[in-house]
Amino acid sequence: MEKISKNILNQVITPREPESYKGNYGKVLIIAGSTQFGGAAIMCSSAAIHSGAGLVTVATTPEKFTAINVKIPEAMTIDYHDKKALLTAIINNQVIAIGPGLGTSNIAKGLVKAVLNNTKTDQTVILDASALTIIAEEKIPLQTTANIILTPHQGEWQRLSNLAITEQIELNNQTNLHELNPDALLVLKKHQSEIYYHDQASKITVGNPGMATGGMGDTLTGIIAGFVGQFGFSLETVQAALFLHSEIGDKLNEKNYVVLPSSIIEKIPKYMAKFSSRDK
Ligand SMILES: NC(=O)C1=CN([C@@H]2O[C@H](COP(=O)(O)OP(=O)(O)OC[C@H]3O[C@@H](n4cnc5c(N)ncnc54)[C@H](OP(=O)(O)O)[C@@H]3O)[C@@H](O)[C@H]2O)[C@@H](O)CC1
Ligand SMILES: Nc1ncnc2c1ncn2[C@@H]1O[C@H](COP(=O)(O)OP(=O)(O)O)[C@@H](O)[C@H]1O
Ligand SMILES: [Mg+2]
Repeated sequence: MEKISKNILNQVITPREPESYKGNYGKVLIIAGSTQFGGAAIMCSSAAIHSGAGLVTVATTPEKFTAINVKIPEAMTIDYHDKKALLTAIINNQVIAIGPGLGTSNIAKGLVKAVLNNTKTDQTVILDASALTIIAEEKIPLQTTANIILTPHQGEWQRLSNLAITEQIELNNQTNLHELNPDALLVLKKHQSEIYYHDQASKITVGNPGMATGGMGDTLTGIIAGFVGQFGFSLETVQAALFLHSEIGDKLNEKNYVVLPSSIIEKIPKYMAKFSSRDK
């Protein structure tokens, strides 16, 4: 399997054009959070904003609005119980990430269906965490014509693919992904996470067990959303997002026994500046 090299960061992260504005860097909708899991919505949206997404809206439960507004004033909020506002947001955003901290309530199930039924070819849908559990449990087909990115950990991939963790080898992962949707991109999260897209398989060799902290995947989802919003959907864009997350994780782990998702988020803009410079 191909190893993703650090070069991917220089390749994907380009300097910004002076004549540009927030609308050029992606409108991202993050449908996340619930009574139990407010932090997931915060980490995911904060990661998207720190990764450079131009405009981020969080669709969540109103009880979390204040926490989000205080922690990330750059993010806008909408109530995901408000069907009309939600549909408008689904239609108006180029990138939609759904799942972190969403839980598996009937409301959450309706949200997943709303996204899959109302997105189109020029959009990207990132399905993570609870959204993946819902799709597996409810056997919801991945029928949208939008670009699809699935970001399961091994337990979520087991639910989706019916592959036990020991059976999650390249050929099986490839076959099962194509059965779910032949054009979907899979980020299989583990030590040395893997990416599958069409007939290509690649993996990172950065990342460390200090990163085994709740919220680390929610953070990755936000980085992927921010990158796709700015740099467009492609295998390389997702490879760069995955690499950056673990590259920062490794740097922090040199001096920190555990690596907090929030510490990674804080470092993203500095690292992006480093890799975007023209004289790399
Ligand atoms: N602060 C917040 O708001 C946070 C909110 N969060 C939100 O919580 C929701 C539930 O998500 P979740 O991932 O925590 O639980 P779930 O979907 O039940 O999966 C776990 C099952 O899979 C298995 N498993 C096997 N391999 C595995 C692997 N490599 N990595 C992980 N698990 C692995 C595992 O096996 P076990 O540990 O039992 O051996 C267990 O059976 C979701 O919405 C998420 O966004 C979290 O992000 C935390 C911070
Ligand atoms: N031992 C490890 N080595 C490298 N990366 C790890 C390790 N443990 C966890 N990670 C990374 O942390 C993230 C965990 O994702 P996930 O389980 O979805 O977290 P959460 O749902 O709590 O946000 C993934 O990106 C995974 O690759
Ligand atoms: Mg997760």
